[in-house]
Amino acid sequence: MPEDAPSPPMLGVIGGSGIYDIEEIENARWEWVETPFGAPSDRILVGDLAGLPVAFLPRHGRGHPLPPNGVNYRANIDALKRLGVTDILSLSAVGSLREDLPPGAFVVTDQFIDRTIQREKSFFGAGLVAHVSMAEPVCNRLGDLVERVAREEGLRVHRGGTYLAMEGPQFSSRAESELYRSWGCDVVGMTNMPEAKLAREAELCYATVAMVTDFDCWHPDHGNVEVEDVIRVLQANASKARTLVTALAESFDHRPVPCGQGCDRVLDTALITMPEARDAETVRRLDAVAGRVLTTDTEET
Ligand SMILES: CSC[C@H]1O[C@H](OP(=O)(O)O)[C@H](O)[C@@H]1O
Ligand SMILES: Nc1ncnc2[nH]cnc12
Repeated sequence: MPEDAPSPPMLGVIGGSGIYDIEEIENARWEWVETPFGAPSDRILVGDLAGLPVAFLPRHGRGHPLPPNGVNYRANIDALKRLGVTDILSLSAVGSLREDLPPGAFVVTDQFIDRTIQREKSFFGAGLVAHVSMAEPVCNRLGDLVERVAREEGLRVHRGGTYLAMEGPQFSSRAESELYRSWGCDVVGMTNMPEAKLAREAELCYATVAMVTDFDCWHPDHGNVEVEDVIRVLQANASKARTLVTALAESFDHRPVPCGQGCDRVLDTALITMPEARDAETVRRLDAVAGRVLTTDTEET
């Protein structure tokens, strides 16, 4: 393969609350992946779907032992990248902040507001500083494909919407819920940040299907969100989500290459630390995430 050729496609799926397995994956094996950032949420289910290599990671671990603020997002993204994943589809439960997004709605979000406070948000830092753009935090190539295959499968999806990522694990107060609504946010969840930021740093295309499970706590005609409501709605929608993932895998080879938005090349312009000022250990930890742009420098040190 020429040095600049895009990596062969591999779809990563991060399953959120209520999605701990994808039974349709063939030749499936749960693989443990070591990372320089610690342990991922669980083993990763690697196999094929409609002939496409895929990797599935349950975000909260099988059986849901991890809270949203206890997920090692860096390890998860590093592990998927290490396995060869090029694109990540996040399947996430969310609360709705809009009357016209009732439980059962699927939203392919296109913006995020990050209100999380206690999480590692970057692979980079002292010894190697990088600034990637998050102006368009979702990959439109992947989002377009998700929207198209969902419609072809007869699923109703809303394209676009702002996902407010809160720290959790408690649900919002009514004042917070109203605040997010006044900001024009569409859905609220606890996990897609810093996940989307880290995917961008790792040059992975990232899109989310936000699956509405409740009206949070702002709606006068609906009760406050409870975990059992979330799980009940998700179970009712799990087969739709799996249909979507299979259809996505079937169409995956037809997506434009390379990514028109440049998700797969963001590090070409993001590193600011001069090669001579880089910390060798930091550079080594970034072998999977940034190896494409660091290989030469590392070899020289
Ligand atoms: C069980 S409800 C709250 C929980 O569900 C969402 O997680 P995920 O995005 O992984 O589906 C939400 O963000 C919270 O973590
Ligand atoms: N209302 C809500 N707030 C935050 N995360 C959620 N996940 C599902 N429903 C949610």
